[in-house]
Amino acid sequence: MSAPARTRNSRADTSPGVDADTAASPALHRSTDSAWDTLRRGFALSPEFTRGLALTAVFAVVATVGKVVVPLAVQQIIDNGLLAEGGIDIGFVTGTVVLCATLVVLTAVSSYVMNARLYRSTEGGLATLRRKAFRHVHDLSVLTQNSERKGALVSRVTSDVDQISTFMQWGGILLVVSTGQLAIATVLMAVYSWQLTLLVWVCFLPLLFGVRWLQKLLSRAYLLVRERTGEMLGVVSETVVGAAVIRAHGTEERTAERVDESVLATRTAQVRAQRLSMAVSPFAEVVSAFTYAVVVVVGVWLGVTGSLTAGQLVAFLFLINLFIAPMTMATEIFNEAQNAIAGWRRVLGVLDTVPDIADPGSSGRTLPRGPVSIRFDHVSYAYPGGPRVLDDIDVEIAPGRRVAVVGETGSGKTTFVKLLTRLMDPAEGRVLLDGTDLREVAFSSLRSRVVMVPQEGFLFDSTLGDNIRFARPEVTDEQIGAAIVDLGLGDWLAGLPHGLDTPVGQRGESLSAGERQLVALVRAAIAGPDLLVLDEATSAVDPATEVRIQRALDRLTRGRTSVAIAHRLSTAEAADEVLVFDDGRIAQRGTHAELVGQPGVYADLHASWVRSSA
Ligand SMILES: Nc1ncnc2c1ncn2[C@@H]1O[C@H](COP(=O)(O)OP(=O)(O)OP(=O)(O)O)[C@@H](O)[C@H]1O
Repeated sequence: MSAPARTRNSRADTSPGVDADTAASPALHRSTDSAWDTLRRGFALSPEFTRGLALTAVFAVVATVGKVVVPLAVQQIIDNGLLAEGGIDIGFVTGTVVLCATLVVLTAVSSYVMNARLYRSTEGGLATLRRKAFRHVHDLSVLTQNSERKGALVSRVTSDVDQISTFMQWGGILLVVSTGQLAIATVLMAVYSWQLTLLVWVCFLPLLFGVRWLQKLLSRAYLLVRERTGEMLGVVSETVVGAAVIRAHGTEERTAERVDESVLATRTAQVRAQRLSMAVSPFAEVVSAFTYAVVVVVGVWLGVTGSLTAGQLVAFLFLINLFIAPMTMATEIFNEAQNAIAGWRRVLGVLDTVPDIADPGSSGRTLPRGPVSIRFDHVSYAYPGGPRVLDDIDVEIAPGRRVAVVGETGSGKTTFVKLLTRLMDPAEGRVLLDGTDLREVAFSSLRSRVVMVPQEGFLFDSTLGDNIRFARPEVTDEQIGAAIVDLGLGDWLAGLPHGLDTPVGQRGESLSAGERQLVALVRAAIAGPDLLVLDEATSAVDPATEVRIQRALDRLTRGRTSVAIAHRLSTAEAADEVLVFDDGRIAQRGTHAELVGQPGVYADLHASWVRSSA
């Protein structure tokens, strides 16, 4: 039996003080920090990134300096070995080759150590970033979490962090090495010929300005890529989770079109960003070829005038190679850097979002144990951007009372229990438990005393026992068994072939809807709350399970304060008191027997219940 869904024809007015303008927006923060500030904050958040960087830099310098060993050796062998004044000097050539080989090995070892150290610090930093972001997501209110699709939210701490990882492990290393390489190549080239070095820089200046200009475009393009990727993951995960509903309604085609749309939007954003970043590469190649040509012509001319030896010209050409590599790499590095900065911005966006439901923590108050008294002191509420949905609720519930909350769909019942469990704070008024404003109660105390059983309790892909002891992992199988018997569900447990070891499947899909409700009730019993808040399931169950649920509910609520959103007539009948919601207000209050005889919302609801169960 379930409450018929009647359509509301009116809505509490939007009133000053609780309307869209004053209700805080729960959306995730959008970072507008500059690229530099983003990097600086990103590094500060994960100190592992920079830990031990000085020693890594030493290895980087050795690895980089080592790259000029070969050009130097070539120059020395040509000028002082092959073209030595007294003829070829074999001893000098051999000695230089051996020294060169030794230095090359040293360079390779340094390069390995540098890479290993960078990988370690990067992975450490990324792990910290992920941990902080995940924890912060859990601190955010349900409203804030719901402001973005779940998949998109998860992408902020997975794929966005992966982008940072790609840059730190590849682009970051190249950036360190390339900058050093560029500097050393410039110095050495200048030692051989300052005229040629100047020429090389003049040839490459347009490329540098081009890259700088492109960086701004890339920054925007990659932020769009990250956002589109997040949206795509959101749509994909939603359709996977909602696969049964999609199939049941035969909307596979429409759903596939939605997924296609978001995949194509991601592809378009990616292609645009890649096209932009690729534009520089051919330009850089033309600039390189031109530079080689100019250096060869001018170098030969300098050689003819006697200011450059053959060995120096060959070494210079080698060094240009060292110079060009980081220059052409710059575009790819910028590419990765922009992608990483876009990812960092989105992760920082999560961390910068201040939880609107703050835990007073250690300064918070602890509620004493025992049945709880509840008071709603002139409470009003409006969802951000919406009208007032609870209007001046002023109600007191004595300790140990079983209260049923009933009302038409959309009348504010769920909002009422969300405020009671502090999933949200009132826009006006106070919610008090045992006389203490909920905003002053430490989360640890609140969550141990107040347990909410939602309509569809989430089950994890594990065993029945693990799901029941979810909030209290220390609880033994024997204690769970005793709790099940106490709730009058011993026959149900005995009927399960694997008992508490029964696997429940993903989201509990191996169990029936009724069994999932039973698990949620046992889980609540194990948590041992003093205030039990229930959102009764609307799904129809077989008569035997219905009896079990009622029996378990009856025992679970005994000796506790309980507030249940009732969708079944039997729950309202069994309650000590019924609160009848209508259009965001409590329209009636009393026992079932009192209310059913009066004309009003409850009598109408009751008539519907009776009709629908006839
Ligand atoms: N997250 C939300 N954002 C904006 N408006 C919301 C949100 N949740 C609920 N509302 C609106 O608040 C009003 C009260 O909703 P609420 O869920 O409290 O009603 P209800 O009585 O529990 O309904 P039902 O029996 O259908 O669950 C409705 O108009 C609903 O559309």
